[in-house]
Amino acid sequence: MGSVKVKNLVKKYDKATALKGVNLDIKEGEFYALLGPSGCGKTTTMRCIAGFENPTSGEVLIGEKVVNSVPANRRNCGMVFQSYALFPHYNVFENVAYSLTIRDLYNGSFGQRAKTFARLIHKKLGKPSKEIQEKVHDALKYVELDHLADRGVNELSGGQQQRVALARALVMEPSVLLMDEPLSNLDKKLRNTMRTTIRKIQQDLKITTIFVTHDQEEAMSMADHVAVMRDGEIVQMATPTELYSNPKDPFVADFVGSSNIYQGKVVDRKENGDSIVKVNDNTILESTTHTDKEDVEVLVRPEGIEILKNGRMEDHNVLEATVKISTYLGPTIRYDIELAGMEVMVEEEFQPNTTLFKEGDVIKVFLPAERVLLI
Ligand SMILES: Nc1ncnc2c1ncn2[C@@H]1O[C@H](COP(=O)(O)OP(=O)(O)OP(=O)(O)O)[C@@H](O)[C@H]1O
Repeated sequence: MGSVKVKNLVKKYDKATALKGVNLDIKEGEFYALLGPSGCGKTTTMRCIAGFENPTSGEVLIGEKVVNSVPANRRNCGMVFQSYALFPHYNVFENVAYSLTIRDLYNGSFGQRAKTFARLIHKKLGKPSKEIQEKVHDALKYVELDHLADRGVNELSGGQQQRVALARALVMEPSVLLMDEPLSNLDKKLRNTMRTTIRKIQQDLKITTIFVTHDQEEAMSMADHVAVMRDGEIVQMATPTELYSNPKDPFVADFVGSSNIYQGKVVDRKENGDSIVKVNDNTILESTTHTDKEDVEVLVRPEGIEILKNGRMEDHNVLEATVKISTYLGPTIRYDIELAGMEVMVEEEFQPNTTLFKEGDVIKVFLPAERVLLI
């Protein structure tokens, strides 16, 4: 019912091609994030699915049905935007009841003159049916705002307003929930709380959800699958863990977390297929990546590098380095080090007994072969 497929979606504007053949296959109940830098086509993809935008070519299917010619109000998609887009003159209850009331009044047919229509809605909102009351209160309970049902929306915090927007989408029992940067206007702490709220509601209701964001942490912490977009195309689509541990190219690697990336050349292969790679023309490393390529990008995540302490030895990939900057980040400590002429980031967990290094200290670092990825 709520599956979403997008087939070879192309959207051309006069001066820009926003989408160059996007494909998505989202099963019912899945939570997908569209992640990518500004202008890569996330919102356009979402708007084509919602029906606010007509694709130049390609198909959108909701629940296995092609909906290209179905108007937005009949696609049964709930939308939540970055700007909450609430009605300032209505209270919380009325905002959430609004769309239900319209549906109840006209059952989707907008034949009335606008003025009469607005008056009718207003009248009906003041006297909601029992069914509407129940539905609105249920939706408000989901977002933990039922106690503020009578409050004006301008008297709410940003996080509460976004919860109203979410309740307003949920109350229509959409088969697909589309969220476009819904947390961008909130401060960091509130964003974290809202991430949990949205994820929990999504799992409770098992509603197919597409979530647009340019924040990798948000995408990775919330979604079952993440589609990374660049320049109107999907570069890689995978689970968050797969994306992080096996990025397809340096763009994805860099976008989904901090990374050390260098040019390398595979100079030998071991019997088991592991690679011996020369990095930056002078450093030899072992990698468990099996590849046919000779020219590669060598990726090592900052937390994949270990600083050897207390006489610990390893038999491969041990290099000497000099600490340039050390930065205390709370749960972790980050070192910017110089290693054989390369600038390298290392991040290690901070514990009360952690040995701290300072600028100028010479350290030995270990890059486990399985953490040296060749892409
Ligand atoms: N109505 C429009 N007319 C012309 N060009 C447009 C229009 N809407 C989007 N574009 C262009 O299409 C491309 C994709 O835009 P889109 O809004 O989908 O990107 P986005 O990834 O959502 O970006 P952001 O994160 O900044 O919102 C951009 O180059 C943009 O300038």
